Amino acid sequence: MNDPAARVRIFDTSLRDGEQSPGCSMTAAQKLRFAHALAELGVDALEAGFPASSDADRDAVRAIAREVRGSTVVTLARCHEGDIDACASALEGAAHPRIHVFISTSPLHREHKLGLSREQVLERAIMGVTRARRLVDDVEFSAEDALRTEPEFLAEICSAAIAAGATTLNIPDTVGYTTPSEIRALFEYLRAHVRDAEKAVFSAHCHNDLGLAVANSLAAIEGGARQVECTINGIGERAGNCALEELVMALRVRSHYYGAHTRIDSRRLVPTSRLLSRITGMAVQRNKAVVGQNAFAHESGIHQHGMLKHRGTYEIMRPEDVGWSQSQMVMGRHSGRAALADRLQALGFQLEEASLNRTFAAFKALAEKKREVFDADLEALVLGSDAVAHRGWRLSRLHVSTGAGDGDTLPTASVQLLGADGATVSEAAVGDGPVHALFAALARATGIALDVDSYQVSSVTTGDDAQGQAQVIARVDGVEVTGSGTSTDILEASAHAWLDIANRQSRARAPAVRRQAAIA
Ligand SMILES: CC(=O)SCCNC(=O)CCNC(=O)[C@H](O)C(C)(C)COP(=O)(O)OP(=O)(O)OC[C@H]1O[C@@H](n2cnc3c(N)ncnc32)[C@H](O)[C@@H]1OP(=O)(O)O
Ligand SMILES: CC(C)C(=O)C(=O)O
Ligand SMILES: [Mg+2]
Repeated sequence: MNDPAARVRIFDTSLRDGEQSPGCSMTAAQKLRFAHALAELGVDALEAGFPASSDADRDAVRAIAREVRGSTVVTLARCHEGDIDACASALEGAAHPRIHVFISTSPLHREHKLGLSREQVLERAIMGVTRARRLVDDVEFSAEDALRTEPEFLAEICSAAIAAGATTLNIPDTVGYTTPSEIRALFEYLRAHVRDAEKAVFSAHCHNDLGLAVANSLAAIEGGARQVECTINGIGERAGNCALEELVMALRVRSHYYGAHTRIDSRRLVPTSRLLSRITGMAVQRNKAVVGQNAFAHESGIHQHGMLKHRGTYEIMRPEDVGWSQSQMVMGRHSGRAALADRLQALGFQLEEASLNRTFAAFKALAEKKREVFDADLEALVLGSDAVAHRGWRLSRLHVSTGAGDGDTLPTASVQLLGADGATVSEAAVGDGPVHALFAALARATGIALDVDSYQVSSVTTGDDAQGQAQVIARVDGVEVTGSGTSTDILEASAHAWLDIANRQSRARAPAVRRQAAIA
């Protein structure tokens, strides 16, 4: 690239383009919370909404403009007086306000959507930028559907926008139609043909209809873009926008190639992605780059063996650098001896070769039946079935009742547990929800308080009689421990998962006994 020390500005539009897509709408309070998270992440600009679209969006933008500091707050407007004035009013109180005006420029949109000629579109664009510039100093102009626009008209309208006061020129691939070499060439063309091009920052806004949004945004940077518009988890219209986490990490991992950097605090990527999933209820696919659950997980033996020798063999970035605590070695039917020996050692079992081989054969047989083999399963394999039968507390009875709102039943759980010594203990507790009440009742019954980091339930099979698998991750003496439980009743599965960890915590208090059992 020509500019070796290029800084690329990150413009997040999760709260506008992301939020306007199906399944992603947020309340004003949720938008405010997420805007704070984006500012902490270090985005240069955050597009907070489209104030003219609804009172709720206007109020959300207002709150963000007043409270959030550290990022430019942007709002979107059509080339329409009312929209632009609504932006300026909603942005009052912002430390760095920007109005973003847009109009479609492609022949298809001009003719069929707007019913306007080229000249009329140009006039409206000039009107919009001029009006916005009277209200704020920082104005962005977008040529919607730019990638299907005649390049010379695009250069003409961008030149006019700069003359009218635009400080950023955004070139959106609105329908995710372009390819990397095409968009790179377009940015090079515009930088050469737009009048006073050096007075504005060129920006890319790529959609993912062909799965190319990140690749196209990177190519736009190669062509001279110095702002990229993107969203957390790639949410956005249809197949989404360029995923912020992927773009940022591509620039960082391949910094020598791109010679560009951002000011994003990459360690905040996973927490920000999780916050967005929690707010919108839209889960991230397991194999999603950077923030997906599998992004740093290794199950196959050959990869695990390589990872144990040198993590660079199968990881191009460090999980800690993007906000994961560590890489994950998942024990399953593709795992090999090296990973098994390593995991057992971490659990406190040092096995001789013959014993390891026997355990490995048993592990493979078990892995054929189970999707994932957890620490408790490995312990059971090593300690033998007697130890398994008496491995601590077992659930003998469970009752949970729940309700919501005034006059309804408080979420309440009662449990009866059978201890390793044959004694039973019964306890009950209320909680914020049924699972919270259940975990509180289990804590009372066992006298063990678990510091639960995460809890999830997934379906092992399909259909309404499917088995649910609950997974609880808790911190025990600073170490992450995973417990799992399976049942057709997800609350029962959750109780088993909680007890799985509690029992291991109890057993860990007697390490000498455990090692003896392993050797026998
Ligand atoms: C590519 C993008 O992401 S663009 C942003 C898309 N986001 C949204 O649309 C979310 C917010 N939108 C809304 O809430 C509504 O569409 C509103 C409030 C903005 C407008 O609602 P309505 O007045 O009922 O118009 P409607 O949505 O049916 O049609 C859009 C109108 O805007 C016009 N328009 C579209 N883009 C522009 C533009 N950039 N500049 C000027 N006018 C435009 C259309 O020609 C149409 O005009 P018409 O009503 O005179 O036919
Ligand atoms: C409003 C513009 C920037 C947009 O979202 C698009 O064209 O995709
Ligand atoms: Mg868009």
